[in-house]
This record gives sequence, structure tokens and C-alpha cells, in this order.
Amino acid sequence: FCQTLLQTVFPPELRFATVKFFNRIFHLFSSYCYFDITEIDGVNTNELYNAVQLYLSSSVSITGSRLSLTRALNSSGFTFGLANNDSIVDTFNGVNVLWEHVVTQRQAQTFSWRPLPDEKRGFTLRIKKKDKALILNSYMDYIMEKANDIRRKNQDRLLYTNSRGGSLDSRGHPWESVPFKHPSTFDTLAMDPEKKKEIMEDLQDFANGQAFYQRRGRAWKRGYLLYGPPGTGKSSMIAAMANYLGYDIYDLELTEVHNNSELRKLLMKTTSKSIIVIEDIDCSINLTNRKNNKTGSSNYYDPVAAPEIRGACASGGEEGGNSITLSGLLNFTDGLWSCCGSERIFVFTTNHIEKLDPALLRSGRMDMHIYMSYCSFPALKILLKNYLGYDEGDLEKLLMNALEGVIDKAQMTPADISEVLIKSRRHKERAVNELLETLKSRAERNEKNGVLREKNGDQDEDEEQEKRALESPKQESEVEDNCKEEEDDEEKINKRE
Ligand SMILES: Nc1ncnc2c1ncn2[C@@H]1O[C@H](COP(=O)(O)OP(=O)(O)OP(=O)(O)O)[C@@H](O)[C@H]1O
Repeated sequence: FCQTLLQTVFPPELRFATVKFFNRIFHLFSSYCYFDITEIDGVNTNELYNAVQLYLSSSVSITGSRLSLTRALNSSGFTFGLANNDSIVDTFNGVNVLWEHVVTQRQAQTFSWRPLPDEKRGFTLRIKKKDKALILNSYMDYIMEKANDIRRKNQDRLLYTNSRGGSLDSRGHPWESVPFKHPSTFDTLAMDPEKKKEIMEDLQDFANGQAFYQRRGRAWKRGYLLYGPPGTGKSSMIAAMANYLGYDIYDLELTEVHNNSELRKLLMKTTSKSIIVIEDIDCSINLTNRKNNKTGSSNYYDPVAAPEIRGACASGGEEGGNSITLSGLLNFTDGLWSCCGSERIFVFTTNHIEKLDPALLRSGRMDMHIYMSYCSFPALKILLKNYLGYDEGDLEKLLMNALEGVIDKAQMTPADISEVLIKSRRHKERAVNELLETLKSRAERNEKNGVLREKNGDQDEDEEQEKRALESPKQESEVEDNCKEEEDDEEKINKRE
């Protein structure tokens, strides 16, 4: 009866107007202003709502007494959230703000193409009016940045590979992905600690270098060339890089890419904060289908058959429709298209740096050349620690000296040494003795075969090869000029035929 009476005397329109009026009065005299961030903005999901939820999760996890706990799909971590209608004080630049998580029941289902949730969720931010101009924009930017960091940390990183034959997946994507779980880190990687530190610093500088690259007008990307004998940890290094920076990996299988435009499309579909890898680049470029083209001549770039290099642009690539040219690959790493996206690292690996064209090696394309050497004594110490739990002090000085005496002469890869250590890891002493024996016999064999190089000679020689490759008459400009000489070359080939 009362309700009916109230409805008649005090109709909803009047009630609404009264509330509005009192609200206005209240806001006029209040020293606070309020911002509503709803979960759904019209029919679209409000990105800021999710960002605030994630951002608050970092501080809420410690202070809140009632929390909501979620775990997103493909995520390896839990996220704490503010419980319904709970509030929390946050401080930014010395200013206190209050966040309230407001959850109300949706009154009636309004018409929408998309079913809306029963609850209306949102955050209300309360800021003192005098602080509004001071912090609002920078605070929101800060929240978005923090939320992205948390999301990346929680999200499983992915290992992508280009689909077979360039086909697209169900979402029209040319990359297929699996969660990336490689356990290699810079701690477990056996290599010279100084070199390792240098690489880690370089990676860190790159990851923090957005402003640096922007100011100097450079694309925010970096190239690393890993070279050295098989089993020296090139793939492990890539995994360690990805784990260190928290980046995804795109493992590009060049043999599955048919032409330059396909290569470009693949590049466009990569995300930022990723490492694009081409393993064994010397083998990938020397594709068999390059040689089996219609003309029967080796028109495509073959790094071994240097004279054919001019033909690379002449009839390969777009026109030939079935192969990537060297210029296409160079553009992939360094051209205009390489900048579609940011914060990307290119890593090429090879066992034969001398086979690579100088154009690929020049700075700007491959900024850092990392030689992965046979196992050195500092690297051996890391392996002993990883596999047997030995520290330097644990092993007798005599044994350490014996190992140090033969390790360089033995020229064993970390992969070989790991195998020996894994085999007898249950009996530590036996494992070390076995390793010593293996190293000694390898060293003797090397000496007998006369393949022993001077200490670090291996590296010197590889560096020498790299230098030779860089200085070889097959100059980079020659390669890049190929495109300009495309028509001349085609004519020559036709005449020859
Ligand atoms: N530097 C290293 N530190 C730790 N482990 C290593 C190292 N090098 C090799 N290994 C071990 O050997 C295995 C093979 O190494 P990896 O595949 O990284 O070598 P690679 O140089 O990429 O070889 P390839 O050139 O044949 O691809 C790895 O699983 C790892 O356990």
C-alpha cells in the first residue's frame, strides 16, 4: 500500500530529478571528483577496466582482506582482484586516490547483439579535485603500462612457426603457436661469464631503449648472429634470450616460404616484443628448389656459388614466384617493412659464417656477432655446477688443474660434455673422472690428427673467417645493386640460353 502510495505521490521521474539535484549539490560542495570506469563501454569491452583490475592486483595481493582470484586462459600465473564493492587506497606521485570496485545487478536486459552479463561491473576512482589535473593523465598511462607488464609476466610465452606451405590457420594466421617452455636461461648457459654479461647488458639496453631509438630515428630492432660449431649452445642461447626478456619466439622456417611477399606477410603478422629466428641460415638460403627452377640455371642466391649471386634478383622472388631472394631477406631484416612493429630482435644462426654473404653480416642487420665456442674452462665450471652441483671449491685443486689443462686441447662442445655428465650424474666423482678421461683422450686424438689449434685459435680462426667474409670481393653494395641490375642480368641469361 505504502509503495503504491509512494509511486503515485512521488513518481520515478520526480525521484530521479530529486536525486540528480542532490547529487549536483553534493558535488558542488564536495572536494572530490569521481570517475567511473565500466567493464563494458556501450557494446565494447573497456580496455581500461581490465588494465585497472590487473594494476590493482599487484598492490591488492598484499593489503586486501577479501580478494577475488582469477587465472586467465594460457596464463601461468594467478591474478588477485578487488572483491565486489570493496575499495582500496593507492598512492601515485605522493597523491592518495581511492578505488572502489562497484558491482550492481543489471536491471533489465537491454537489446544487444551480444549477450551482456547479469552484473554491471566497474571501478570508481575518487581523486581530490585539486589533484585531478596533476595526476590523471600520467596516472592512467602508468596503469596501462603496469598492466601490460603484469599481463606479459602472467601470460605463457609462445613459440611460433610458419605454417607448412604458407597455409593459413583457422584464424587466418600464417603462424602456428605452442606454449614456449624451454628451460634454458643465462644461468644455465655455459659460456664465458664476461661474454655472457656483455650479451645480457646489450639485451637489457635494447629492451629499455625505446626513447634512445626514437630520438635517433632508428627502428627499434636489433640483430644477433650466433655462429660456431654444432652443439655449442646457439639454440640454447636463443631460448635464454627469450626467457631473459620475456619475449615470444618466431622460428621462421625459410624452406616453407615461397617468395618475398610471403616473407613480408609473415613479418607483418609478428608481434612486438619478439625474437624472430632463422636457424642455420647458410642451409636455409641454399634451398634445393632454387636450383630446380624453370631455366635450369642457378638463378637464385647460392652463397657457395658466388657468381650466381647476381641472378638472385634477376629472376628469383616475386617474378619467379617460388623463391626468396637475398634482397628479399635483406629487406626482411633491414628494409622499410622491418619497422612494421617494434621491439623486435632478429637472430640468425649458422655453423659456417664464411658461407654467409657480407651484406647479411654488416652492422645494422646483424649488430652483434656472437661466437659460440667449444667448451672453455669457465664454461666447464658452469656445467659442473649445473649437472653435478659442484662449485669450484668443491673439487680438489688437483682435479681442477687437470681439467683446465686439457679442456682447450680437447675441443669438446658443451653438448658433448653435458652428455658425459648426464650419464653418470648419480655418482659425482665418477662423472668427473670419466669427463677427465674423455677430455684427455680427445686432446690426444686432436694432437695426433694435427687438428689442434693454438689456445683460442679456434675463435681466432672463426673470427678470421668472419673478417674474410666481410672483406671478400663479393661486396655488400654489389649484392644490393643486384636489384638495379635485374633487367641486365635477365637479358644476359636469356642470351646465354
Ligand atoms: N653453452 C651451453 N650451455 C649449456 N648447455 C649447452 C650449451 N651448448 C649445448 N648445450 C646442451 O647441448 C644441447 C644442444 O645444444 P644446442 O641445440 O643449443 O646447440 P646448437 O649450437 O644450437 O646446435 P646446432 O648448431 O646443431 O643446432 C642442449 O640441449 C644443451 O643441453
